[in-house]
Amino acid sequence: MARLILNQLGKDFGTGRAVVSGFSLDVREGGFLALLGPSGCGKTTVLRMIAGFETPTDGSVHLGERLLADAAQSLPPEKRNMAMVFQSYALWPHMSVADNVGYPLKVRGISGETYRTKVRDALGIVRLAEYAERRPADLSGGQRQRVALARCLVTSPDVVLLDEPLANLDRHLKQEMEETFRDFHQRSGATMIYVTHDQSEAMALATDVAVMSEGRLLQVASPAEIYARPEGRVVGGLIGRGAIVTLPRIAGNCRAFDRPVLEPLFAGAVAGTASGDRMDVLVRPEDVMVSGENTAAGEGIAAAVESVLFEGERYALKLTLADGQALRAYSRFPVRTGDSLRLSVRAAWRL
Ligand SMILES: Nc1ncnc2c1ncn2[C@@H]1O[C@H](COP(=O)(O)OP(=O)(O)OP(=O)(O)O)[C@@H](O)[C@H]1O
Repeated sequence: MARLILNQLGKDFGTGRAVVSGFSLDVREGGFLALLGPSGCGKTTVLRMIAGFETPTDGSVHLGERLLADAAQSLPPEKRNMAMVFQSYALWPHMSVADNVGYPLKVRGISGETYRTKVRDALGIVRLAEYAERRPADLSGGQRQRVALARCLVTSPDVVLLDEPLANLDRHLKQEMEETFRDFHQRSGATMIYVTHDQSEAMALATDVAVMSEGRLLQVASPAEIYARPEGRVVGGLIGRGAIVTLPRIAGNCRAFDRPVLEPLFAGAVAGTASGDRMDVLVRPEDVMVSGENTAAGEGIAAAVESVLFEGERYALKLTLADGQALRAYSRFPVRTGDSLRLSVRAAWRL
């Protein structure tokens, strides 16, 4: 196994506008990278260039020392020792689970005891050993997805590519499958690249999250890092819940602000007295402290409740400040739409 390196990768389908451009990424060996971005931003195109289904028009793809593709040459998919799992499981309905899993081995001319051992091991990893003789039609959606995983594992690929593999599953099954994927990653040791537009899925699964927009890579970092320190409005808006607020600019390079710094900034913005330069800051709902109507007049920032979503353990609030800007907050106590509140913000991050 080896590191997968994308070097200034670009793709133009001949429309005159590049769908992917200047895309450089280093995926560490055995890592689990989620490629996250809005629909149409080029995620699948990047994955297809890694797999060998598309040839880059710019840049190159390397696996360790090996050049897999550049604009002049491209190794065919079957020579890359990679496996791709699609949203639709693409199982053969007339074959048993074991035959489906063993199919890539047959294609490679592997048979006999080696064949049987590899199929058994792959089914064991996805915990489907007892289902070997069933047909795909007799399995649940999650089990079918696990068959598809076992089939891609059976050839011991260096890299497993997954294109929105959970998009068709319901929420409950999704959670179960997220655990299967984590388990699969640990047991197989393969490098995994997982395309999704669902940020919570990306954060739950991956060791690294790469955010892209309009064909470009914006940031790559661990889930915790990208949540705490997103770069720019697009990443800030895409990762986690939060609100982007425009406040009077503070001089200097500091990007993490605490309550004493934020209080006068919010007061100035809300009172409309602030003028001059502005900055965008991200405020997470867990950093907005809501107090009741009994708070002494003038204390805290005034806000009106725009909407309330009951989430079981808490209420998720959308709030409007006096200047019309929105904030998100959580409350453990019931709050009604239209209520007036006072709040304080204990932390914010400059984008
Ligand atoms: N073969 C092709 N020819 C021309 N344009 C294409 C081709 N394949 C993809 N595109 C365009 O490239 C852009 C990126 O598509 P891609 O499928 O990579 O995005 P995506 O981020 O995976 O989107 P989604 O999440 O909706 O699947 C889209 O505008 C799409 O229309």
